[in-house]
Amino acid sequence: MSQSSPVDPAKDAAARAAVALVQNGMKLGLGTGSTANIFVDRLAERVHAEGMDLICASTSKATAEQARGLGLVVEDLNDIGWLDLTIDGADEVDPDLNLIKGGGAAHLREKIVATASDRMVVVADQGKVVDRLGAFKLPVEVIAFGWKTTRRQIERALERLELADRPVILREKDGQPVITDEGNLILDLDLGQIPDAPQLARALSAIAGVVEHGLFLDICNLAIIGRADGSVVELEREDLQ
Ligand SMILES: O=C(CO)[C@H](O)[C@H](O)COP(=O)(O)O
Repeated sequence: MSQSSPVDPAKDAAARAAVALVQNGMKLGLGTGSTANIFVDRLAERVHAEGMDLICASTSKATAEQARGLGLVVEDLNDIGWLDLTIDGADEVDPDLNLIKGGGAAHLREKIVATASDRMVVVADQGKVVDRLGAFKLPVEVIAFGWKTTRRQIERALERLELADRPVILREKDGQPVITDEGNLILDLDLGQIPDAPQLARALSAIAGVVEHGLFLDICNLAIIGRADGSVVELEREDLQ
């Protein structure tokens, strides 16, 4: 086990339910964050108990290290090519299974891995379910070169979308900018609410210097939501159309 503190029962319930979706021989994407970490722990337990044969691609250096430490096979996505299934956490999940991700500064690799998969399944606790995205600050990964100019361009785009004066904050840890696995910076957009997520996604993607934003739209197929009593609720895209 990689956790030294008690495991959150809601996250654990979601992680256990997701492990049941894994089949022998799969090529599997591994997410990043505390819920994804619990999933990796539970996955390793099953792999060893049943002698399963899996190949994993990781969305972060941290998860790759965890998975390898537990004896899972982790290879470069370039060598694997395409994945059967990716299991990852989320910061927000809306009723259409659109997501905000990137609280762990890994959404660039997470989006590459998720969109290189037949299915993306989110594991999360009930607190991540929202009616509308935006209370969680939207992470945007930007190139370090000229990042203040990029921030200004983001602010201008927000003004055009009638989201003027929303703070755009350089993410820091211990007084230093957070550097992603790809060597970039994170700007967190404190929007409060996102009226039109596809419109915002298009506007952010059009800005030079923006590498990737944390809006995952029409990517997630299933969300497994864990509750504190150990039960889970499954939200499927088909159910919502
Ligand atoms: O997007 C992510 C990392 O970039 C995580 O999946 C997200 O932050 C959820 O993390 P946790 O399970 O710890 O709440």
